[in-house]
Amino acid sequence: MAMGTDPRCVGIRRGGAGVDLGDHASRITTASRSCRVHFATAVLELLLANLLRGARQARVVSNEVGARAAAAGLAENDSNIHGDAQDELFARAFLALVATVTVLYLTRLLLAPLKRRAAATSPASLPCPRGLPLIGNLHQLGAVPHDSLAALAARHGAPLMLLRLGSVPTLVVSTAGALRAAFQPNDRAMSGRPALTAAARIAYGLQDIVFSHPGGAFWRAARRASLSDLLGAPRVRGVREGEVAALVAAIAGASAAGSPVNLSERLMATSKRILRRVAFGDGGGGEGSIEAGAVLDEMQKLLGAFFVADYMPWLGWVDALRGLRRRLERNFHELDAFYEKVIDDRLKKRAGSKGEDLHGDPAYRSTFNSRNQIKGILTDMFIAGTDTTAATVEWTTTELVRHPDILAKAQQEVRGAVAGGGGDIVLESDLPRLTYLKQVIRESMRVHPPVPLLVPRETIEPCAVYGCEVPAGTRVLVNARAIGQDPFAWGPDAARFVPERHAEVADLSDHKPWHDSFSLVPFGVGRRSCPGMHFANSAVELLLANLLLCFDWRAPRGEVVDLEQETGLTVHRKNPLVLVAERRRVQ
Ligand code: HEM
Repeated sequence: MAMGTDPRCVGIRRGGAGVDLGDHASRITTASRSCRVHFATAVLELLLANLLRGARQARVVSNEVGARAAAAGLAENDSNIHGDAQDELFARAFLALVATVTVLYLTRLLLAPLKRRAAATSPASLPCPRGLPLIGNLHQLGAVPHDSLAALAARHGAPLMLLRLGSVPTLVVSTAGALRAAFQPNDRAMSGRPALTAAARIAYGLQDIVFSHPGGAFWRAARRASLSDLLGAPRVRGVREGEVAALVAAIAGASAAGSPVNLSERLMATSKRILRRVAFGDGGGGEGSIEAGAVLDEMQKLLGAFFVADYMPWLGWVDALRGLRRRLERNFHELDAFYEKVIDDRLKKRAGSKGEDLHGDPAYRSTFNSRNQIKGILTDMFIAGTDTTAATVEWTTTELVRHPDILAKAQQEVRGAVAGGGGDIVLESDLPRLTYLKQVIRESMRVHPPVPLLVPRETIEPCAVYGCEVPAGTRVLVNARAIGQDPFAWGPDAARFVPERHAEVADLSDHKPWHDSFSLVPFGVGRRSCPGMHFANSAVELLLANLLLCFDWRAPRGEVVDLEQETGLTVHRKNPLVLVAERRRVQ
């Protein structure tokens, strides 16, 4: 066990039968143990003697009172008899309680050597950094949890460590090697998701893809039908190209007078519009889309909020006191009303015709047998698809502006690739030629994975990692950010932004599944990895290619673009990315 680890932490022992609640007694020496046995026996004897004497005295006193009453000619009264019996009963009950507690205590003391011997013969358990009573290691999550966890893992030399977040045992994976060891043999066991409070409500009681039970027919059908077919549909390409062109026009307008533009805000709006148009059809949600925007924003906030019930279920009532439960209910009902309207509108419009969106296509209607399932999937697209795409472009642009040489090289590639085709816009068909841009994006996702702790997992059955048994129901956090900085996987310059390190990747253009490699996992790992990856990569590449083609970018004079991070499931910049954009003139 590493230095500073907590022997009382919910532990996972090699070859053990599951959760070990730790053992104070194992630290008691033989001498002090035998002292304690004697002491406990003496206390028990004393207590028994006193209680028996007390009961006897009570009986004598009550008999005397009875005798005196009889002598006084009074009839023996009922309440005296009753009180006598009560005393007796109380004494017996108390005796039984003391005897039980003492027997338990003595058994524990006597079993301690056996437990110690068992612990001594089993090799080390997973490192378990010391926590506090009740909250466990929660306080160690800090302001930026993925960075705090990476620091904690480094301090304990623990690529795989076991924390207790509140009362929840949590396995944290922090290097590529540990990820391979944990997931390669246990893909199925590691494929559950915890039923977090906000997700369970907003995703219609887990009737969605992100949080539903893995391996079920619904989960499989939903992944296949909704995300590969729907997001891969031919019209999606037109939606992306149209929205990117609109973004370029908006930035050109806003920066015409030389004023800086808030790129973070604009990227988020574009990303949302793309997803809304794909999910709801061309209107992006119709007339109600502005109000819907606020409802969806609130949903994202609630999903990232800290619900005490997710860590200390017995303290869940605190969430109600904080008003979080009420907010969640209000948001759920607003969201539901919005979905109902959208689905009704779409069904009316499409009656009798074959559509390509989720709720209009008869093929989808036969796969999903309730409206709630369709609403759950729509929610997934907003949870999983909007701010992840925006954050990726935001961080990549941040790094480009901080590295003018890399920016120039990427710009040169993009401008060269479209020179023959009119040169004023990059289309999706141009993307396969942009090899260096793909390297830049990979590097950005290595250093700034938009979902640095992925989406939490939970083991659905017991499994073994490094020979240690991990019980079912253990929460699992994969630190994609720490894995991206792992010097064993990326070399001593892992902290530097060097897109060329991906030049050797055999084929950057076919969206080779990144989750096959355990050292670059921005889209997750194994069977539960992101099904929106192809869709997202196309959107990110198209957005960046057009921003580089159409504008020259720099920080406002005298300002430096920082790397401060905001917290949340998806991690954005803390300060919005505000840049000067100079429109490039096409000759
Ligand atoms: C750059 C953009 C994106 C990133 C970085 C990203 C990242 C992730 C990550 C890390 C996970 C969890 C994987 C795991 O547990 O191993 C995930 C799951 C998921 N993502 Fe994405 N994602 C992105 C875009 C999208 C888009 C555009 C969609 C769909 C519109 C989407 C839909 C999903 C869904 C449905 C899941 C849950 C899969 C499951 O649990 O079976 N994602 N994503």
